[in-house]
Amino acid sequence: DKGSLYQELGEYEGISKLMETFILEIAEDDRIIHHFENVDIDRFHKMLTEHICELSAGPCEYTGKPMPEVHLGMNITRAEFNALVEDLIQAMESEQIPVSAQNRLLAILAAMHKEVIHL
Ligand code: HEM
Repeated sequence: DKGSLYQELGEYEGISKLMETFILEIAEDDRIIHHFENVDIDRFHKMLTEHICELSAGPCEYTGKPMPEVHLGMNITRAEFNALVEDLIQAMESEQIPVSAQNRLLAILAAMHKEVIHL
């Protein structure tokens, strides 16, 4: 698949909607919701959207904190990481993101696991 991942995710508007659906999935996930109790959801949504926009080679610059710094002290387990990935897959299915694009995004995020797990 040679299409731009950013295009396949529906550009900024599509990514913003996808992140909204993703956050609703997280909110219903008892395996990880405890990590998000004191989070500013509006900021979280904006930062996730910028981050995925930049990672998918869209015209955005992520303005949030570096990944290891954000997740430091959360002691996120591999199981919790996998739970979050499942929630993202569910959100991508709901938003009808093509499977090829799903897999490209998941590959990018999987490669970042050392920046968020067991910190
Ligand atoms: C590759 C995987 C992940 C990526 C790319 C990612 C990305 C991000 C981004 C971009 C932010 C916003 C940072 C900011 O506000 O400056 C964030 C915040 C956060 N992430 Fe992750 N994350 C990942 C995995 C996880 C996992 C597995 C958990 C927990 C199960 C988690 C929990 C959180 C929490 C609780 C915040 C909010 C921190 C705060 O506002 O104080 N993240 N993440």
